[in-house]
Amino acid sequence: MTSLPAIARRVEDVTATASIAARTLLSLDTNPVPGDWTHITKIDPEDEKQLPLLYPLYLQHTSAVEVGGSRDVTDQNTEETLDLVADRPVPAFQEPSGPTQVTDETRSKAEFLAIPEVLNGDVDALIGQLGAGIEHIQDDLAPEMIAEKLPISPGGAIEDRLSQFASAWMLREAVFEAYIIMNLDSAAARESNVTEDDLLDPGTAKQRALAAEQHLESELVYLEYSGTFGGEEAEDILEAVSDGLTWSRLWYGGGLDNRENAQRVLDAGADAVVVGNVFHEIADEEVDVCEQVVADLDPDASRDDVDAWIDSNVDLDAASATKYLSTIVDVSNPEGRAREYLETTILTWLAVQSVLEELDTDEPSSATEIRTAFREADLPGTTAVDAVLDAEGYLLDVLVDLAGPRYDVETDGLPVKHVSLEL
Ligand SMILES: CC(C)=CCC/C(C)=C/CC/C(C)=C/CC/C(C)=C/COP(=O)(O)OP(=O)(O)O
Ligand SMILES: O=P(O)(O)OC[C@@H](O)CO
Repeated sequence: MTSLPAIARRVEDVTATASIAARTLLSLDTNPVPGDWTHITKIDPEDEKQLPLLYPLYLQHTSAVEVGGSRDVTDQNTEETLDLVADRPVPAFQEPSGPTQVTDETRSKAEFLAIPEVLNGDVDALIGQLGAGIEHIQDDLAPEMIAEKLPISPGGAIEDRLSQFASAWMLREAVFEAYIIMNLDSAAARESNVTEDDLLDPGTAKQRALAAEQHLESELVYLEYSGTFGGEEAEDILEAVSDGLTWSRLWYGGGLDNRENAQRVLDAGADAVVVGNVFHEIADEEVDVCEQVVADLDPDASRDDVDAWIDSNVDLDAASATKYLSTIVDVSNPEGRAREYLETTILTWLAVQSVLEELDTDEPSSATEIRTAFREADLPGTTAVDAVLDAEGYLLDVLVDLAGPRYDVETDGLPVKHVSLEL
C-alpha cells in the first residue's frame, strides 16, 4: 500500500513540475510582483526622512511604494509610515532591513513583504538575517497570530506545529528581493559588508541572477547603486542580467533624478526604476518654500499671485518635485505638474495660516471644532487630495492631527510627524 509520505511526495512533485513548466515551457507570468510596475517610490520610515504635505498628489503617478531603509528603522516607524501611505493612492509593500521590523501590524498594512537577500555581500546578508527573521516569525509572530485566531491556546506540540505552518505560509507569501549592491559608499553596502572584491562584472552578475531566479526563486533581482547613478556600468549589468532572466522582475535603484537616466536604465532592461532620496527632498524643499511664502504673501493671495511668486523665487527646473516626476517616464510634463502641485501646496498653506489665526482666538476644545474650521476654509489641497484618493477629507484628518497639539486637543493620532510641515 502506498504510504502517506509517498503520496505527499508525489503531490509535491506534480505541483513543482506544473510550476516549472508554467514558468519555462509555457512562459506564463506567475510572478506575484506585477510586471506593469515601472516606477517604485522608496519611502524611508526613519524620522529624518519626511513626506510632502500633499504626498498623494505625487504618489498617484508611481506604480507602488516600498517602505524600508537601512538606518534607524524600527517596527514602530515602519507601522506609522505604512499607516500614512498604504493604498494612498497606490499599494505599499514592506522591505525590512531587520527581523523585528516585521509585525502583525506591518503585515496587515503592507501589500506584501519583500525580503532582501544580498547576492554579493556576506553570509549574514544572504542567509543569516533571513534565519533570524524566520525564527522571529516562528517564535513571536505566529504564536501571536494563533492566540488571536483561536479561542483557547492549544499549547505544546500542536502549537509548535501550527507556528511552523504559519511561518512557512508567511514565507511563501513573501517576495524575495535578490540584491546586487554596487555602490560601496552606501549604507546598504556597509550593512551587507560588500567590499571592493565583491563588486560584480556583468557576466558574474548574470550568473548570480540566474541562481537567484532558478534556485532561490527570487521574484525580484534588484541592482542597487543607492545614492549614486550607476551610468554605463549599470547599463552593462542590466543588459547582461535581463538577458538571463525570464521570470524574475529586474529593478534598478540609485541616484535617479532625471528622465534621461530613468529611461536609460529602462532601455537597458530594467522592468522598473526605484526612486528614494529625491522624493524625500520634495518635503525638505517644501518647508523652506512655505516658510518664505508666508512671510512674502497675504493669506488670501490668488493663484496668479502664487504663480508670479513661484516665477521669482523657485527654480522649477531644479526643484526636487520636477526631478522626482521626471523619473516617471509616463508623466508627460514633469515641470508643469511640479508647478501645479507646488501652487496647490502654497495656496493650501496660506489658507491654513488664516484658519490658525481664527482658531487661536476661538481656542477650540475638540478635534471636531478644528476639523470644522479647516473644512469651512475650502482648502484647495483638500479637493485635490480627495480627487486622487477617491475619498473624503483625508487632508482634513492630517491637518487636524497637525494642529491638535497646538490647542492641547486629542486627535485620532495619524502619525503626522512624518509629514514635513508643522503647525
Ligand atoms: C523574514 C523576516 C521577518 C525578516 C527578514 C529580515 C532580513 C532578511 C533582512 C535583510 C537585511 C539585509 C540583508 C539588509 C541589507 C540590504 C538592504 C535592505 C539594502 C537596502 O537598503 P536601503 O535603505 O535602500 O539602502 P540605503 O540606506 O543605502 O539607501
Ligand atoms: O535613494 P536613491 O538614490 O534614489 O536610491 C533608491 C534606492 O535604490 C535605495 O535603495
